[in-house]
Amino acid sequence: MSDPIVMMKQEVGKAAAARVKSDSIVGLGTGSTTAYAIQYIGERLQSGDLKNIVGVTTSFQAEVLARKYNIPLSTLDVVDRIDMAIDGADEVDPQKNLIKGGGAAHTQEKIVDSLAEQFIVVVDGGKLVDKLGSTFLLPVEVIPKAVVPVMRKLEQLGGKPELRMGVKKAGPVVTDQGNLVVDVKFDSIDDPATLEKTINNIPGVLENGLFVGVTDIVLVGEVIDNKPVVREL
Ligand SMILES: O=C(CO)[C@H](O)[C@H](O)COP(=O)(O)O
Repeated sequence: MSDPIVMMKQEVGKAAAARVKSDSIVGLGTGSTTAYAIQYIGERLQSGDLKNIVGVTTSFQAEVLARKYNIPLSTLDVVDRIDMAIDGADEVDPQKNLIKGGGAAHTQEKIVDSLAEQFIVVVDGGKLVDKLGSTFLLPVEVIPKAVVPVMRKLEQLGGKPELRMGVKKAGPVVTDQGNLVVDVKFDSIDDPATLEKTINNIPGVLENGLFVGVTDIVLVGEVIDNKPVVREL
């Protein structure tokens, strides 16, 4: 049997891609789940089921994938709207607020996703939490010269910050904007809207991974009786 997580990601990516309409401008998110949505949008274009789509990407990874699947691309300084954005998340709470940034792409993701007329989040069932911060650290993109003072401020807010290090790289993860990522453990995120603004107010912070009040629809992939199913929140 295939890996259940992969099955869930594929199915939920396909379900989101099925909602894309012809003649629309689509925000293309980042991550392994959205990668399937990008693949299926490309396949629908190829088969003629979908016509006249323009993608606006949220990262280098999304751009590479969109080009691989021959999705025409544009940029935010050219398009006048984003009809729909599809993106993954690291945690989703019952109010559809999110933690994003596991792929260090949350800054561009927040710009594109929050501009979209409809923002669809694609996740596997393991991403649903009662309270944000329960399972995932909060990513904060910081300009390199400000890392130490920003980490001190994050500690004063009750967080435990750590600089994100590369896996196959000796040194820190560098974002598509050339900045660094600080991941912060908060014991409890009781008021995500206030924390989002407070952190973004620290000089040197570019953007944090709290997405509050941005999501319209969450598509959740689950495996029931060895079959992948998708439900909508
Ligand atoms: O926010 C993100 C990247 O910055 C991703 O959307 C998030 O990490 C989910 O990724 P995946 O679908 O691979 O679990």
